Amino acid sequence: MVVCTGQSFLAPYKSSSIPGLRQIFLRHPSFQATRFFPSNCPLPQPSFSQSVSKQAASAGLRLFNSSHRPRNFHFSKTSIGPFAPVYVQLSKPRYFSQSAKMAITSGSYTQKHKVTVIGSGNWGTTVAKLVAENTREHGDIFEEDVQMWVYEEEVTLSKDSPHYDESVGDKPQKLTSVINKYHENVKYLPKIALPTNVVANPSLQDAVKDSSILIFNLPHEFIGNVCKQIKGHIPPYARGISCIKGVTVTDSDVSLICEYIGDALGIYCGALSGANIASEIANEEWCETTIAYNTPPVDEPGSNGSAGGADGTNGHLDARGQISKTQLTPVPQEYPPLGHDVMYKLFSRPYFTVSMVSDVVGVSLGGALKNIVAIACGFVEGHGWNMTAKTAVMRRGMQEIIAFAREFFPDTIEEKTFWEESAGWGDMIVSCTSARNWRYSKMAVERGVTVQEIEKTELNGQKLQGISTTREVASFLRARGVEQKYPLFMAVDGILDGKVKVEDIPKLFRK
Ligand SMILES: NC(=O)c1ccc[n+]([C@@H]2O[C@H](COP(=O)([O-])OP(=O)(O)OC[C@H]3O[C@@H](n4cnc5c(N)ncnc54)[C@H](O)[C@@H]3O)[C@@H](O)[C@H]2O)c1
Ligand SMILES: O=P(O)(O)OC[C@H](O)CO
Repeated sequence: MVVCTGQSFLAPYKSSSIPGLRQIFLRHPSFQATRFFPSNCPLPQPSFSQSVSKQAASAGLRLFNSSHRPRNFHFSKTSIGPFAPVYVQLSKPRYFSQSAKMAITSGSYTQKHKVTVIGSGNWGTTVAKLVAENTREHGDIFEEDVQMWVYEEEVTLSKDSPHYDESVGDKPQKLTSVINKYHENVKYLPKIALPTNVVANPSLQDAVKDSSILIFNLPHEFIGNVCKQIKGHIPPYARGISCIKGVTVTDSDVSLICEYIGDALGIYCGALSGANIASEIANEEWCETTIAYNTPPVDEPGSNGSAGGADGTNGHLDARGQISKTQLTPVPQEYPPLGHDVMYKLFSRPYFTVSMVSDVVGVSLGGALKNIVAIACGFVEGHGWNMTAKTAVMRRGMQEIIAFAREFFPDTIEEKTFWEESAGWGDMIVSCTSARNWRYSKMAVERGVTVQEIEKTELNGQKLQGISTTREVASFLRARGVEQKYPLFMAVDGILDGKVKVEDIPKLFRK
């Protein structure tokens, strides 16, 4: 019998409502444990561990201390406090069938992961290209063909296009047909040869059918509708990676796009973000990226390097360190285990250096909120100011991103992501010096028109995520009554509205 250990989490503790007592409270899909301690004495962790151990054992779980816990554990930061952490396995031990054990031993699996890229814009097509190169290279793990869902539209090839066909002439053609015939996305990634195993598909439901890996890569405003359409049409064990830079907000809440996807579809979804300009990567110029993926406990490899076939609880932790309401279906044993290793193999290319982390909050917020700062930099430069002013904007912008992460994801934020990862300062720099949000907001100020007008007239269907992200974040901050803490974000919103002038930005920071 092969037993896999599950992931663990750190037991949160909090003040209790009983004066003089502190409460430690352990949540788990299978059981809860609560214990009270006098506030003025250190937590008697061993005795607590023993009592929880018993409860854990009766639920078929194991308890770990910090030095013996399995790797890739989840934990909640608020719970660190002054006490030694207690880790509890988040899933029950898994028992593998005979056929799975044979697959594990021989390292061969009867199923390969099918990959679908949902979206085919500038970045969507670039990512489809690089993962298709990898599915070819790792034929033991992935099916070779990569489905790429295309929001269908018609294109007309001009006479100077190498694909111009006299017999078709000026007649509009379906973008999917053109991509599949010429292996080029003539509208969103022109002049880049796509591998022939990228298959453009106009049917969303057909593109995702039987796919165990879904890569979401489209402007964030379309994700809700896309999720509605594919819900129920994907395998329950599918896993996702969101390459989308944006957030989902209501007046009362902000959520990461990857979590929104996960909750909407009942799957786990990680996030990819970095200093990544699609056209440069499509030309195979070197860059770095960051992938945040918290391998869910139900998929965690056992000591022998396999996964799947879990019975029992299927919980995982959400971006706030709470147990997610989404119950996961394990990736079946017949597939290669889906964790960091497989995700790395899917995305890493000689020209695309991947750093795997577990901080979905830092990676997602860095990618989404830097677009507001990039717009501010475009405004400032369009106004005629140079690098010193832009540096001030970038620094202030990063302060506000970190403040936002601290305020709304206090338990899970890992600030080092902003300093050390491509998804942090790396993305900030590239976005404020050479990406679309910066370039076109600069153009708007120079031409004396709105950025929204420039998006319509100059981008040929591409989208500036910074416009909607600024609107959504500003409205959320206003609804929470905390807008004064985010003067730069709010100034960009004001400028987009025509209520604030670019030259007024410095005043916002005068004490
Ligand atoms: N382009 C880059 O360099 C780059 C780099 C990193 C991250 N990103 C992020 O990637 C995400 C996708 O951006 P992109 O650059 O691939 O897109 P894009 O701006 O180049 O293209 C817009 C896409 O939206 C699609 N679309 C239009 N209307 C739609 C609808 N109603 N429903 C669904 N799709 C619709 C279009 O077909 C097109 O594929 C964004 O969040 C962006 O911030 C972009
Ligand atoms: O071109 P933008 O402004 O959408 O930004 C592209 C990437 O996010 C830069 O990392």
